[in-house]
Amino acid sequence: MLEIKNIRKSFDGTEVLGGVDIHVDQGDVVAILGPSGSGKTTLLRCINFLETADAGMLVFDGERFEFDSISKKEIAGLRKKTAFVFQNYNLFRNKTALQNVTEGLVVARKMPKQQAVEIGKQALDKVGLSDRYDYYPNQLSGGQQQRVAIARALATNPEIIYFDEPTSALDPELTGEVLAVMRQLADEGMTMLVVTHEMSFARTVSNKVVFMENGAVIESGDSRTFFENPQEARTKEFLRTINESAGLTS
Ligand SMILES: Nc1ncnc2c1ncn2[C@@H]1O[C@H](COP(=O)(O)OP(=O)(O)OP(=O)(O)O)[C@@H](O)[C@H]1O
Repeated sequence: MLEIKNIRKSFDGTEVLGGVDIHVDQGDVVAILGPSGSGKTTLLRCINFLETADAGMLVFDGERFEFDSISKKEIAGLRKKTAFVFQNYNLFRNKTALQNVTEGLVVARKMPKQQAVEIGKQALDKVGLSDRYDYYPNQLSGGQQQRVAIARALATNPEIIYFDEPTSALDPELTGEVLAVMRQLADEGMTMLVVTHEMSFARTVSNKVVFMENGAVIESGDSRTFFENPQEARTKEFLRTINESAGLTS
């Protein structure tokens, strides 16, 4: 459903993405892994046009778009089919959980308010916040705020949700509560592209992994193969370091 071909991006003459390919089928949960600074966030931001990639192509449901010549109208069309969940939730501080979820439906999608409220409540119920409709972000834990952000994404009925390190601002307990929601979405067949440092998520929820370093894909494919039988020396080293820091090996 989503293919990224040969995406390139430089900042001030320094190449950050050097020709990355990604393939996502419907129902896939793709984890993008890699050391800090490898270009993961930039990749996601370029795919969602929050940054302008210098070159490459995006194919969405068979429709092809060149990154360097896509129109604003085409971007708006693609954004209707996709949703983005940020590391720091990006909620409106002066709006309740329900208002945060319904705002985009009413303003951007021109949905009647009553319908938006109904859909918003359903989305909040789905992420376990049926008792928090009227709470403001500062009355919610970080994990609850991120679940509001996920509800906001779900309410737009996207074909795919992009997540940029959705749990990296959270302590382990709250991380677990957000990952449980994401696991449930995966079980229901939601297509997700997730930049993460959470190896447990990549190992147990994602079915595909893309491992990046220095703006290039080092290894990608089936997540079980990646973790149990990595092909590249660099991947083996990365996994060894991760396992050692988690205290899993001596
Ligand atoms: N707006 C920007 N201007 C200049 N350089 C940038 C910009 N955004 C990112 N970079 C640089 O691009 C490189 C890749 O950054 P990016 O955030 O994509 O990596 P990452 O893999 O997501 O890292 P992390 O895991 O630490 O979030 C880094 O060297 C970063 O400093």
